[in-house]
Amino acid sequence: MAKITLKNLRHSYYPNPKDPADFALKEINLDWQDGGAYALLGPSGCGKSTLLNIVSGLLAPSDGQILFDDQDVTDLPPDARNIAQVFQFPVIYDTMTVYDNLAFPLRNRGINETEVSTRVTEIAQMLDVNDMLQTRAANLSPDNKQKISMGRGLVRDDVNVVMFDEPLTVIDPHLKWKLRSKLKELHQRVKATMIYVTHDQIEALTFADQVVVMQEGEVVQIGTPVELFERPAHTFVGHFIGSPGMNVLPCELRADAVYLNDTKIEIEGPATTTNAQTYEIGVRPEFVTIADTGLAATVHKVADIGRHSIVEALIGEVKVSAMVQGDTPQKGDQIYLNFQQNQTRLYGDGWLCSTAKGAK
Ligand SMILES: Nc1ncnc2c1ncn2[C@@H]1O[C@H](COP(=O)(O)OP(=O)(O)OP(=O)(O)O)[C@@H](O)[C@H]1O
Repeated sequence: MAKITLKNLRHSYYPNPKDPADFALKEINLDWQDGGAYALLGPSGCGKSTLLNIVSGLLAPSDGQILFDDQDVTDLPPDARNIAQVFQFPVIYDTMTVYDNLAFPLRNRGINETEVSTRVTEIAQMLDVNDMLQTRAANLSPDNKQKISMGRGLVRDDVNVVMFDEPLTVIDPHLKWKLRSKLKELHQRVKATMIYVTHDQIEALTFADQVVVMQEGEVVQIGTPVELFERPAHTFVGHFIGSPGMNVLPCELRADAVYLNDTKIEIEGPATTTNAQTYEIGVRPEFVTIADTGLAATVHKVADIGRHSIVEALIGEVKVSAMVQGDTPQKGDQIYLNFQQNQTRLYGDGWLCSTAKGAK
């Protein structure tokens, strides 16, 4: 397995790109450590597949380098990069048995049959497919076909990286959670460098130790699931991760403090406010409470989602969501909202610019 480094990577599908919008990848610099579990998370069109294809060698970047263990592989073709890839749809041979499908990548490398048998049995056990080893792949359900596809990606222990491209797309929703946790368990046992590409925050946060969040061809934050939830570096991350996402509220910066609709808002700590054009407050619905005093608001909508309700209220014209347990107000009620100060942050032009009290 290898450490993977992306250096000043840019890519445009146009022959003569001029402005930043012409680049599908704007400027990517990152390190994926040997043996780490990473997710590449972002909405459709943010550049995930482009990045994956550049790492696997299917696409040559317009600029920059890809290094595996500090060796430049930018000009190497896919088959010289020693990568295993699991795609959205199962890639297996229908006419072969499950055993032969799993054995294929090993036999292809000239591995002897004793070793093949050991590895196939091991992977089959990890994936709970031992009882299907002699079944012809054509007779498997789509879920099991994808499991075998994953097994083919994981069966070799000499690859530099295993890449998953939205691998749970074809899996039935009720089986998804099973395979998600299975993949996490597999990573802990196999200890391979794994990159998991998805637009689904739950898949990314369950699988990865570190999540790379992308937006419009740029990496906006790399962090653990907890870091992304607790300290989004950008309003996009705050809004994209969480259900519902972080409230992003336009505010005004006056000499002494931050104001929302003429009401002073206490934020987590000091802010670096230099030359941003627009400022916003970011606070997650989990940290907005209904109280006896505070920001005056009118209830706009209430959604009961089981253990709690999401109350959407209007402060003037600004919409704020609060996650409420217990008694909930009704549409049209006048209420007061409080923001938990240590979870209320300031963003300038989208980027986090406040720091927690006492933080260096
Ligand atoms: N072959 C291509 N030619 C021109 N533009 C392309 C090509 N492939 C992708 N793009 C553009 O590059 C940008 C990034 O696309 P990419 O497929 O990498 O995003 P993605 O995050 O993987 O999205 P999805 O999840 O929908 O595949 C998009 O604006 C897309 O329209």
